[in-house]
Amino acid sequence: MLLETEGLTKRFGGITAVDGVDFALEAGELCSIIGPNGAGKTTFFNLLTGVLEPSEGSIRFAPSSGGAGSAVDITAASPNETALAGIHRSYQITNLFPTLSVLENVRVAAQASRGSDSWKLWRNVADFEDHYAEATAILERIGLADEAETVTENLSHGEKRSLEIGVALAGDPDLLLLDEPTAGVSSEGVDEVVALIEDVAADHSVMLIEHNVEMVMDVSDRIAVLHRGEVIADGPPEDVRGDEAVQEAYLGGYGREESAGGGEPSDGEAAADGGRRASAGGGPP
Ligand SMILES: Nc1ncnc2c1ncn2[C@@H]1O[C@H](COP(=O)(O)OP(=O)(O)OP(=O)(O)O)[C@@H](O)[C@H]1O
Repeated sequence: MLLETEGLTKRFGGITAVDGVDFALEAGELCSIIGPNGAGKTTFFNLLTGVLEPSEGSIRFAPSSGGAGSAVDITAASPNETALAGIHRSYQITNLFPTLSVLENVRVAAQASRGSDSWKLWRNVADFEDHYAEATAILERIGLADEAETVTENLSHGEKRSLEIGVALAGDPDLLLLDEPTAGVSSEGVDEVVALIEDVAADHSVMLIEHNVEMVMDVSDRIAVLHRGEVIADGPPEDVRGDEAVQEAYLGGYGREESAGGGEPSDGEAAADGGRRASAGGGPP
């Protein structure tokens, strides 16, 4: 098991955003986390990456680099510690240095992922060249090699989302958490981001928060559905699609065409393109 949570809970005053979540991820899986607005998805990622400390429960992580039986308790780890342990994340809101070049954004991330030693003023030139080489290879992989010297703020929105994935790839993480990587991306751009996610998932374990249900059903090995902080379903896409509780809480008819004799979801239900539901979770988009 790469990652395991037990009874993971986060309360904000009277709100229980994540409520007793038992979750496990096998190495190599692509598991999507879906659920209505305000279901607790981002809070769950914030707990896994040390941005928030749990109110209750535990998180264990067993990176492949650590060898057999080397699971570590990261329940109280800081964001820096979880990153050094091998959990990297791309953010829902763009988290890039806008005035740096595309290459510099990845190079800085490659350097940071080596830990504090690599920031020493007397770091050697070979290390520096390694970071450039790694950043250049990542730009090739994410399809931005031709934009290496472009100032990041001049990229298209879709290219920025790809670059965020590139930044998260620096330092070769064991687990990649992607928070709505297609949010705000044009329909042509979405295909490129999806292709990139599939490529990255071929040699990384990935957790994906995504509102685009059709895309989630396509790319995921497994889907966990959060509703009011609780996991109400967890399994292969075809099982989750047919799950009654999930249909009620979130999908609102998506994937029921066969049994219901066809037709699109009605108004107020999740659209087949994964349109956000304003009504289900109560939270703002
Ligand atoms: N820092 C915070 N302080 C207080 N309440 C918070 C905080 N962060 C999240 N919440 C609340 O916790 C609940 C879960 O929010 P969260 O952002 O995790 O949901 P989400 O599933 O990611 O939603 P969305 O799909 O809209 O991004 C919501 O009720 C939200 O208002």
